[in-house]
Amino acid sequence: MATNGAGKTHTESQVYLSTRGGDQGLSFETVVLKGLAADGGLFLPHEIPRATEWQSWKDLSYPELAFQILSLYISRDEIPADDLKAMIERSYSTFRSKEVTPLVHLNDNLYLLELFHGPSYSFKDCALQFLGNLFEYFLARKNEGKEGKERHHLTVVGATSGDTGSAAIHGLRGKKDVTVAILHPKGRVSPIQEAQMTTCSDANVNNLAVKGTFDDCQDIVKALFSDPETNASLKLGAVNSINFSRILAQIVYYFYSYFSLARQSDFQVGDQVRFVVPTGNFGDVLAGYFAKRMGLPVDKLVIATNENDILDRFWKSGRYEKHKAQGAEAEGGLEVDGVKAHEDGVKETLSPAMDILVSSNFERLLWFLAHEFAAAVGMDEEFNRKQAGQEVAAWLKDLKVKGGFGPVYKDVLESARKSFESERVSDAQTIETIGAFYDKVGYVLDPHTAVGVTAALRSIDRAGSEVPHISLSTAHPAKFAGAVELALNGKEGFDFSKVLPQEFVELDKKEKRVTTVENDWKAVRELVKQQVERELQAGS
Ligand SMILES: Cc1ncc(COP(=O)(O)O)c(C=O)c1O
Ligand SMILES: N[C@@H](CCOP(=O)(O)O)C(=O)O
Repeated sequence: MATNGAGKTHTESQVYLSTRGGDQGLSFETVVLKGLAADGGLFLPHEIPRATEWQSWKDLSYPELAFQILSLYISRDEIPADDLKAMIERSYSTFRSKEVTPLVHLNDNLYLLELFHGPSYSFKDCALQFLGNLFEYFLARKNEGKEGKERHHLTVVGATSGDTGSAAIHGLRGKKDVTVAILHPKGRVSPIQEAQMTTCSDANVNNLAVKGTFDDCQDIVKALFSDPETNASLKLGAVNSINFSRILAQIVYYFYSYFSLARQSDFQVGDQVRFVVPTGNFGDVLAGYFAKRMGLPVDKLVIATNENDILDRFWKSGRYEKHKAQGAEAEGGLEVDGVKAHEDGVKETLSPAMDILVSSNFERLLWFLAHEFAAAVGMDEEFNRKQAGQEVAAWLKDLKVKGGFGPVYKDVLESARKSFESERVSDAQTIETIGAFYDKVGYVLDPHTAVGVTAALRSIDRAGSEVPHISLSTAHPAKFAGAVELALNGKEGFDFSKVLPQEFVELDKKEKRVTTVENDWKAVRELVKQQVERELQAGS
């Protein structure tokens, strides 16, 4: 235990640094409220804690397990134990399953971790219910005894390819001292996702449809955070997985599903398992990397991308490039493998929430890889952190200026391959897998989950069927009617209305509130400013 500048006691895993070297020693509260570091980097704990007692967590309930894990990253001095427990209880009480994230046996040694039992029917609820409560907790503490303009009013801006948006809205609707602005790419989210977001009638929630891609929305959010004036005047908060608390809350279900497997099969605690993760912004699989580094026996984390395969190409080549090498792909609106390729390079696929060209959390993994590379030289920790920050900043600069970087050093790539494997899954294969599992076991997979399951089958072929595979099911199939119906219409006994939750019936008939905006961060800033002013006036 040490004491930081604010006199709080903490371990090294309870204080935070920026991946680009600009900050260190920050508290958890600062990191949650700031979202993104001032140097443009992402926050990480100084070190990943080793969970020496992890095996004793086997029979804990989901909230009890969450409390154990989160406590390793949050100093009791910042959030007292009883407050943290209460916040966790509240966050998971909104889930439809008592288990929160149940594990389902698909066949042989393949299991599906259902992460969609929260209010918005995607895995994002597992972290965003908690983040909504965290924001509320920190704001209530900051604003105690304050009135009017004295109060800290948080402006949450988020970019979504469909799921983060509705989960954030469910986590923050109606919360005091919070304005929410969610940016989605116009016309590139599923009709249900769009309706889930835009039919929210709470006054503090606003939807902006950006004429661009998800990456454009994410760039706008990062531009707002990087602008000191906007950041200071609007007091921005992040709901995307750039916010470290998102990654933190997602670590829990890796441990929980591991223990579920031990409870419901002859799998022994201590045995190795593989996790397969449908991947876009790299937040979910990064949480798995944290779990592995904390001590969970994870043989490999398998990254499953759709045809937007920048990550898969990195694991194959060591290059991280927005565009494929010359000749590898026809760009500019032509068709490749039957899929439209836009001039911006993002393909519209049947798993639209993963139509992402630049995975923002990959930066966090790069920091660990660069840190490990520096540490091999045998200098002190200050040197290692400085080297890692400089290396990450240089790679990210090349990504911005040249559209890519690499190949990275051989040792860096080897170290990435030690923990991860990767697979690219086409739309045709996605549809085939949805159809095959319906035929075999009568289970309806959503297309993102089907990307993961396809990758899992390939991984089982490589690793052997004795290693259990837990494939993450990231969304409820009803959110993606187009792909599911394409795969299953005409199959005996299939009726889409049977998988449709009551909340989604006639959702599209409700009144919608959405503003279309150009792909221009200054235009977005003006809209958000007007919205905050309106709300502050209404509240005063
Ligand atoms: C349904 C679904 N699956 C998978 C992903 C990919 O998760 P991540 O961005 O954490 O890699 C997303 C969103 O990103 C999603 O919405
Ligand atoms: N698929 C996501 C994209 C945003 O990812 P995040 O995890 O960084 O919030 C979405 O559905 O919005």
